[in-house]
Amino acid sequence: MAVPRDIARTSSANAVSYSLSVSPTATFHSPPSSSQGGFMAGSLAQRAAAAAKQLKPFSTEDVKILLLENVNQTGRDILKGQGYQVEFLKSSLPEDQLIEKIRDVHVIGIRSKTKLTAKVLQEAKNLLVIGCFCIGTNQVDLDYAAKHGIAVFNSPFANSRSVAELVIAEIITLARQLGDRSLEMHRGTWNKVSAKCWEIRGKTLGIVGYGHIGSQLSVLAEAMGMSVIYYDIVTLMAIGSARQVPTLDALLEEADFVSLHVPETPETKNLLSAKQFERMKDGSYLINASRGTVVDIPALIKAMRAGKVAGAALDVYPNEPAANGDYFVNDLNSWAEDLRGLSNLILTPHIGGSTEEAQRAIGVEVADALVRYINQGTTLASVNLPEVMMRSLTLEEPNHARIIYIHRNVPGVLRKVNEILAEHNVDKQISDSKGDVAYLMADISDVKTEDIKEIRDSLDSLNSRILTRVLY
Ligand SMILES: NC(=O)c1ccc[n+]([C@@H]2O[C@H](COP(=O)([O-])OP(=O)(O)OC[C@H]3O[C@@H](n4cnc5c(N)ncnc54)[C@H](O)[C@@H]3O)[C@@H](O)[C@H]2O)c1
Ligand SMILES: O=C(O)CC[C@@H](O)C(=O)O
Repeated sequence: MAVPRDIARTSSANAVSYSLSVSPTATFHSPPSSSQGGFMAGSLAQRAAAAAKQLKPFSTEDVKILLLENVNQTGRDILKGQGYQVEFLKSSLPEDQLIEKIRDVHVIGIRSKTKLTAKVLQEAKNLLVIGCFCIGTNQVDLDYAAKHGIAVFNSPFANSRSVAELVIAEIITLARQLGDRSLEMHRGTWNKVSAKCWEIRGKTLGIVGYGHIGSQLSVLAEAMGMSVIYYDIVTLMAIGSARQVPTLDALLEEADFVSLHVPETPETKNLLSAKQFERMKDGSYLINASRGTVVDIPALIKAMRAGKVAGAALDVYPNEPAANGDYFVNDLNSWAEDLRGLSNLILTPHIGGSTEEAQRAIGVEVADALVRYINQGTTLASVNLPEVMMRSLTLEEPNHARIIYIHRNVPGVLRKVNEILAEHNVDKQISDSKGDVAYLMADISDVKTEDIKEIRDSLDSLNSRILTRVLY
């Protein structure tokens, strides 16, 4: 049989491998045994994989991973331990450079600054999977990614506590004007005042968005003697003595401190603007550690100048610098100088989740998810693909292959796929859909090496196909 130009067949002790010059979405094979011991100690993937047969895309060292935005060492170690090629950069990249780099890679790891738009992703012909080493996934066009068979993973709550703790610190800092007093002392001025400085005990905290972070904050705030109210588009069980209020206006009218913990969506853009500042109590405080688009900042500047808002803490901005050392000036956000001139305003460089604990945990969680997806095809905890999980193939199952068929969710696909697989023994099969995209996984036995290319080609020829992978 003629060997296709891009697939040179080689053999190894436990499997036949292909040296591919194409994407790992092509054919996959078992790794050399030396690459199986390199996981970081304690990583979930390592423990789960102990007795499992590792299914890998061609030679593991051919898997190219680009990590941007200073992804934590824990994540880098796990990925390097797999034998993958890992390129690591501390900053994000401007769009043109990102497009150049993304063309070549199978995996990209980012945090909140890298914008993976449809324009960028359409250049990413080899891209299998995106790891967001953070909570937010608003920086990725999730729909485009799903429709092109690119899985996206994040870390949904590993930094939630860090954000909640920062907000508690900010509530006290604002109530006591600590930022201003500290700045004055740094400049050599003694200014001992108690006017308009408050205890937080007995004050009301209004939390907008009562999810992972909002609910953690609720617990901490009550422990400090605050009353907690919250507004969320979903009816949610109150923790402790907190109380859900029916509207945002109701929250704004009652809260002494307002803290925002909603995702970036079209509905949350300028959620707090001039009208909402009007609703707030005179002399109340605002904290935004969610996303920069959630607050209309020129309107906040006006409200603070008018004394309506007595203080604010901002951790996030509509446009954020790409790297440490870059300037936060009007070129980036037209109102930056006005903002910087305000009193009792805490400005932090998007550090809500930036603690050693959070970043280490995120590194492990996301890197583990990437390894499982690359090596086993499981989509558990993916934010954009249906969640499909099958137990790993074991070393006792040598002539097995795992078929992954990502396809458009249209009638008749399963029948056609099963016609193709019918010649083999389908040991397990699972399929699920999410919107327009469906994910099918099947483990088949008694597979000969020469069958694999045929199966893959047949699946590729179906109209419904988005992406086919064969792991063995
Ligand atoms: N500053 C940081 O470093 C940092 C760190 C982590 C997360 N974040 C941001 O915080 C956001 C919240 O994180 P989370 O983990 O708590 O998210 P989450 O998904 O657990 O909770 C978000 C809550 O907001 C609610 N919500 C959505 N739209 C709403 C609306 N229009 N009005 C009211 N409620 C609405 C949801 O129902 C949900 O309960 C993230 O999306 C991310 O953007 C920032
Ligand atoms: O670390 C980051 O860049 C993002 C932190 C935070 O906004 C998140 O979404 O988890």
